Amino acid sequence: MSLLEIQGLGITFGGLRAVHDVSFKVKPGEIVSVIGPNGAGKTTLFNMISGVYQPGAGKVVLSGEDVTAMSPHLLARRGMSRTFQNLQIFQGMTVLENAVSGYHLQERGPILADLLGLPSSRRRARAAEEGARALLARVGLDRAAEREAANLSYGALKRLEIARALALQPKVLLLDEPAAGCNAVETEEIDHLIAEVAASGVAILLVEHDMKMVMRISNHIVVLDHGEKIAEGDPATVSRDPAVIAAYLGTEAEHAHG
Ligand SMILES: Nc1ncnc2c1ncn2[C@@H]1O[C@H](COP(=O)(O)OP(=O)(O)OP(=O)(O)O)[C@@H](O)[C@H]1O
Repeated sequence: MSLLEIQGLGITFGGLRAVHDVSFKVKPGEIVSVIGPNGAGKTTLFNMISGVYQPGAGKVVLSGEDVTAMSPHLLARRGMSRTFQNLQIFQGMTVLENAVSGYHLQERGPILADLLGLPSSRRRARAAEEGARALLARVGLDRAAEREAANLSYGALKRLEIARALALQPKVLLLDEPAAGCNAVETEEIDHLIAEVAASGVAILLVEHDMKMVMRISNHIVVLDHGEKIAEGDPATVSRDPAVIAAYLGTEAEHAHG
């Protein structure tokens, strides 16, 4: 059974068809990657799926429910969480405080009990801290819990961002370029983390420019070009597909002439 179903999604900006009629499915425990040359529509597609943009056409179905254009915090309650290309980490806070903040993403603002410092709010805070420490261990940052986030390496910050998204206990995790800016060792650590999260049954949807990483970890790849799906399949099939090769060579040729 598919957990996430993308059905004919499309959006137009001005006269430009940024994404047109894109469909695919993601099952629990599966890693699906969306690839394509610059400007292909990957980020726009992600923003429609995660409720940042309202699609002009099509549907997003999560666990059988139509969640199209639902706000990110309602999607989070239904089990979809995401990371962003630009890190959303609070640099002035500790690693632990950042992980704890993931537990509050679903809440709409300070709850009265928190403002009054009631026992229920203290219990919630304790549970969030325990959960956050367990998550930090899962992403290999338990020993850095008390450090300021600003002092972490880039790869560690990326893992912290994934920990924050995992605090919502998602059924579907959307990762926007999780390895961008990382060196080979950091990328490998993120590889392992993504594989471990998928193995726990979470459906993973990934946008990533690092082709080697995509080929290594994906079960299924969706290829976009000029906003349209031009191919999909397992890594071996997609990398041999003439339309995919032409799309990538086409952009190289544009760069060479541009
Ligand atoms: N908010 C917007 N307003 C107008 N045009 C947009 C907007 N967002 C994206 N576009 C256009 O839509 C097209 C798809 O862009 P998008 O950023 O989704 O591509 P991408 O595949 O993520 O590219 P990259 O690999 O460079 O991140 C591009 O032509 C882009 O200029």
